[in-house]
Amino acid sequence: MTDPGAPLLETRGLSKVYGRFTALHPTDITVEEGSIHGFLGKNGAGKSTLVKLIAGSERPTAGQILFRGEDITHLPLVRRRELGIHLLSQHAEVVADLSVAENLLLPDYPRRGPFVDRRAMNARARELLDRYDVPFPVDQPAGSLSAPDQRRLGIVRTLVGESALVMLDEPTTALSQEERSSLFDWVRSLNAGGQTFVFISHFNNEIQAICNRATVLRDGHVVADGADPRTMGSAEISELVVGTAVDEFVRRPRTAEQERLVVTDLVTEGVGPLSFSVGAGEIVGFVGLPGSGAQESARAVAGLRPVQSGSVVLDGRELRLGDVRGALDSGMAYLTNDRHGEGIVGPMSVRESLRMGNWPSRGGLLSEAEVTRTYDKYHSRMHFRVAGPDQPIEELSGGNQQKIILGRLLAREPVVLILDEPTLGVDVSTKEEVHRLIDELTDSGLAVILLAYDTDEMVRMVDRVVAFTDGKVTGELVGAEISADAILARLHHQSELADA
Ligand SMILES: Nc1ncnc2c1ncn2[C@@H]1O[C@H](COP(=O)(O)OP(=O)(O)OP(=O)(O)O)[C@@H](O)[C@H]1O
Repeated sequence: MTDPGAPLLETRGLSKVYGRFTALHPTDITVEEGSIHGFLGKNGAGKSTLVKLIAGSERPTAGQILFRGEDITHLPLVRRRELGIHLLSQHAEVVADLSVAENLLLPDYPRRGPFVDRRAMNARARELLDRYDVPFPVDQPAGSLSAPDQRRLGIVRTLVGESALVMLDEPTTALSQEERSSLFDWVRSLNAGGQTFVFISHFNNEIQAICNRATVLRDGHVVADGADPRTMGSAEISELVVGTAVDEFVRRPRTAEQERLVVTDLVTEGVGPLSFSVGAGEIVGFVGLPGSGAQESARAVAGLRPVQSGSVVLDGRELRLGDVRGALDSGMAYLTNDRHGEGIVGPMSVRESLRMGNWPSRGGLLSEAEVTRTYDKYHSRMHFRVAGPDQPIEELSGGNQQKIILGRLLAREPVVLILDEPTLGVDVSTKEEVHRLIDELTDSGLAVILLAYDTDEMVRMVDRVVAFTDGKVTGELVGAEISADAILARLHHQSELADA
C-alpha cells in the first residue's frame, strides 16, 4: 500500500564515524512516499555514506532508521532488500560475462533439481524487462550492453521483487546528454507509477529536472531538508550546496602561436586517418559520438591504443606509436574517465598517490619533503575532504578520488594534457577551481585536449572545437562560433549521418 506524501523513510540522529573522522553528524531527514528526493552536497559531504547506511551496507555509529514507521536500524542488508530498499551505488557494475537474465535474477536462479533452469530463468527475466519496457535480449552477456543500458539493467535489478525505495548514487556518470534524458524519462515514468527514488548528482540541471524534494549536506551536516529544487535557480542550489556564491569561471579565449602536438593521418583500430594539431597554451575540445574518433584518437595519441599508421609529433619530435611509457616520458599526460579501471591503487595514501610513478628524489633518495609539498599544494587548491595526508585513497569519496588523480597528472608538469571528463563526479565549486588551475597552466604553454559531455563546461573552457564523425575530422569551431547549440548541432548532425 502506498500513501503519497507520507513518510516512507526517516532517520533520527543517524551518524557515522570512521576512526576519528565524522563522515555524518547526527542526521534527521524524511523521504516521502512517491517523491524523487535529491541528496546534494560537495565531495565528501556524506551523501554516499547516508545512502549506504539506509541500504544497510554500512552500520551507523548511532541513531535510528525508520521505514514506514518501523525501526529497521538493526536489520541486515538482505532483510532491507526484502522490504524493498535498494541502492545502485556509484560503481555498481554488472557482471560482464554473465547473461542479462543471470545478472537480473542473481542469486535466486530458478532451479530444476540441482541445475539452473535456464528456460524458466530467461522467461522470468523477459517478463521483468517487458514490464519495465526494456528491450534487451536476455541471453546476451551483460558486458555487451552500452553503459546506459548496463545502468538500466542495474535499476531493473533493484526493482525485482519488493521495491519501495530505489537510491541511485550518481547514475548519470559517463552518460551522454541523450542517454541522460532517456534515463530520466524512465525514472519519471516509474515514479508516476508510485516508485520512490533517492537521486544523487553534482549537476544542478539534473536535480532541477528530476527531483521534487532535496536534502543538502555540508561537511556531514544537513543544512536543508525537504526543499523543492524545481522552484530554485541553479545559482541558488550551488550556493546552498557550497555555503557561498559560486563564480563560474570563463576562460579568456587564446590563439596559439606555435604548434605543440601535430597528429597526421593517424589510423587506430578502424578509426582514421585522423589529422589535427594543438598549439602551445591552447585548449581544444574534441566532440564526437563513440566510434567517431574523438576519444579513440585521444587514447591513441597517449599510447593507450594500438596504432596502425600515421605520426604523432610533440615539440618537433616524432613519438613512437602505441607506447604509453614513451608518451608519458615525453610529457604527455592522460586523465581517464574510468578512474576505477585505470587510476586507483587502493591502499596507497593520498599523499603518495599524488606522486605515484613520479617519485621526487634528492641525492638518489625519495624526497619526503617534496611529496608533502605536492600534497599541500593540491590540497589547498582542490579542497580534498580527507582525514589527513596518510588516509588510503580507497577510503575517499568518489569526487575526492577524481581530484587526487587529476592532481597526480598535474604534478608531473606535463606539456600536453589530455582530459577525458576531468570533472566527473566533482562538485560545483571544485569544478570551477579545476578550470582555473588548467587555465593557469596554459599560461606556461601547456597544450590541452578536452573531452566532456557537459557542453557548458566545454564552451567556457575551450579555444577551439574539433568535431569528429565516422573516424574523420569533419569540422572546427573557433572563437564566437563556439556555443552549446553549435556543439550539440555537430553531434546531432553526426547521429543523423550515422542513422542514414
Ligand atoms: N571507509 C572509510 N574510512 C574512512 N573514511 C571514509 C570511509 N568511507 C568514507 N569516508 C569519508 O567520509 C566522507 C564522506 O564520504 P562520502 O562518500 O559519503 O561523500 P559523498 O558526499 O558521497 O562525496 P562524493 O560527491 O565525492 O561522492 C569522506 O570524507 C570520506 O573520505
